[in-house]
Amino acid sequence: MKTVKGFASATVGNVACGFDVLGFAITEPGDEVILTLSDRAHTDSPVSISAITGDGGALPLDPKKNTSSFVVLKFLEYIRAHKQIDFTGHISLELRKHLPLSSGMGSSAASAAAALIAANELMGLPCSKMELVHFAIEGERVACGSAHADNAAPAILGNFVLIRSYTPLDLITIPSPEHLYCSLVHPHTELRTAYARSVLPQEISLKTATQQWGNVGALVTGLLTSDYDLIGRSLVDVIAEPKRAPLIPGFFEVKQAALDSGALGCSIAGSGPSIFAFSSSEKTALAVGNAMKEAFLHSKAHLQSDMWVSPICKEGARIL
Ligand SMILES: Nc1ncnc2c1ncn2[C@@H]1O[C@H](COP(=O)(O)OP(=O)(O)OP(=O)(O)O)[C@@H](O)[C@H]1O
Ligand SMILES: N[C@@H](CCO)C(=O)O
Repeated sequence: MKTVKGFASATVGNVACGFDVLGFAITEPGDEVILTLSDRAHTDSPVSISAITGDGGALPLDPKKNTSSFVVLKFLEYIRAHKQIDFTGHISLELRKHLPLSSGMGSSAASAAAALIAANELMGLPCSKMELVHFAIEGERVACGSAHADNAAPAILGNFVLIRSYTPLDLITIPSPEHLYCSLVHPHTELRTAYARSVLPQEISLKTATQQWGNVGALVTGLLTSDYDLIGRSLVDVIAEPKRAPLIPGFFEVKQAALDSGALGCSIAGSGPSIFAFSSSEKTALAVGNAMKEAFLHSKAHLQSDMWVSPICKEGARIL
């Protein structure tokens, strides 16, 4: 018997203007997955879930329905077909859930990434992190019906990740400016990614597209040149934010509170309801996060929330 524990942190998809093509990882909180390998198969499936904690009983124990076990099944199929590793034993999986569900914090992707980094270690590192991203993306399809990569890729690789193309998958890792801090505020309410995607337009005007890609290009340039003002000016989303903001009680008050407290910019984290802001120092990011929390509380919905201040995670998923 051999046991390995994997960890992967929360991620923020879209980063305002980069719908489905840009995301980044923060250092905490994150999900933990413990895998135990035994030599002999003892259930129909090569992977079974022994326990899940921290989810209030909400997550499926069926290995094909939970993102953590589903991606390990895909990983095992792949190493059998492409790495000549024929696994005949059994993997027992324990998921320690620390990320809230349907939060916009990449909860489903963190479970998948933590499980994959542990499975790869358990099997003697047959895959690169870049290969693991493919399975993590398939986990997103199980979670919300869409195989978007802007949570799954940074959960595994860390840093900012730009998805230049989905077919074929072409990922570009962008290192973060040294003093960039994220304030992430999670109001105590859920917004399912599948629903938040259903309110988006299927077509946009050329004028809207022009605005959006101008901002994506500028944001990437700002990150690469550590131009904090440019990063702030580029955090503009004219496609998803206008449709999703009404689904988040207090969104406009929270965004205004962040900007008034010195944030470079502020937008919806992934599909929401969490909201993120960037600042150019830890001290400002803390003040910004507290102001956002207060704004949620004093909004019409009086929402309690949790808040994290973090630099960008450089390492991605790791073994604990
Ligand atoms: N290990 C898992 N962790 C979280 N959700 C899971 C997991 N496995 C399956 N799911 C399913 O995925 C859905 C949650 O996915 P959803 O995409 O809405 O949340 P999220 O990952 O927090 O969102 P976002 O991508 O916006 O950050 C739930 O229906 C849940 O049952
Ligand atoms: N890009 C995805 C992220 C989900 O967290 C979306 O906006 O639906």
